[in-house]
Amino acid sequence: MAHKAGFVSIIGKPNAGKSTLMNALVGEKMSIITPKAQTTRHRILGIVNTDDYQIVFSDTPGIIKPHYALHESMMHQVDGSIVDADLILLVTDIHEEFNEQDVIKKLEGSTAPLVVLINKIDLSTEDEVKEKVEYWQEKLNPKAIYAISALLDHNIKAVMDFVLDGLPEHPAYYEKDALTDRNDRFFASEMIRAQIFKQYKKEIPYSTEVIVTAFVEGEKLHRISAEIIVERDSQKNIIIGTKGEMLKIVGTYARRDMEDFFQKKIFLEMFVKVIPDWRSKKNYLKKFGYE
Ligand SMILES: Nc1nc2c(ncn2[C@@H]2O[C@H](COP(=O)(O)OP(=O)(O)OP(=O)(O)O)[C@@H](O)[C@H]2O)c(=O)[nH]1
Repeated sequence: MAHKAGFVSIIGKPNAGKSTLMNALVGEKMSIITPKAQTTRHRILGIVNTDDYQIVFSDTPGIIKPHYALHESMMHQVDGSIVDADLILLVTDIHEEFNEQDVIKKLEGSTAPLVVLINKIDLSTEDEVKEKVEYWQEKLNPKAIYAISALLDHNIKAVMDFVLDGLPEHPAYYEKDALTDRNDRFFASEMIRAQIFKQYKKEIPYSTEVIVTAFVEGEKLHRISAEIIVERDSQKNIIIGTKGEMLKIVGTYARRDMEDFFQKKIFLEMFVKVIPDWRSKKNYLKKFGYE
């Protein structure tokens, strides 16, 4: 049998469940998942390998109208992933109010077949599912529509089978032992960022970036240093909390997640730094890895 390989792009609105789906498809915790919208800021590849095929999934930031240079970079990453795709999975929350214009516009950039995934059906009735299936059929006339629960792993195998079926004959794009295009530093910073999304309210998570400044691998323990970047002094105070208690909580949970992920003891130190308006400054965005 000829080897198959291809790129599958996972797109959709913020909070639709794209990262949850990618992790379910890949079977690893690649993408951070939080209850808040706009958690994912980078395109992240999750690679599934067997002897016969390689599927390269890409999880992308949720589609939004850009308000900052940061958002523009996030949307470029969505565009890039659509252009590269052999197949597009559009994830929709069954209850989301869909303003489809921006998504449809993005899809115009691609000739790849489209599959609509109606997610979170664990929170809905059969009638609602039926209604949405008809809606999407009419709206986008996709190649297929699946009603799924990414969280409860419902119908994920059917999606996987569909993906495999349509995968082009092609040699592998990445090494066969590669799980992702991202390195350990990236995952370490994402685990801190996930905790910031979980522990703080309102603007704080969106005003924050995390940079791993040192990652020293040891036999018994990894030593990781990170900077938490915020936009204002007041945010710095909130991040640190009274007597440093909030930062301590973030550090404790992030360290646990890292120990789980890297299967090593972790020593983690974090520093909070203010860079006014970093989200609008191209030079900082570039430094932080946004194109
Ligand atoms: N009930 C239910 N919740 C889900 C399901 N899939 C995802 N969620 C929840 O929806 C929230 C958002 O999930 P994510 O996977 O982070 O969504 P996303 O589309 O990647 O979000 P962005 O990063 O903002 O673009 C989380 O709280 C998930 O646990 C599902 O099938 N059922």
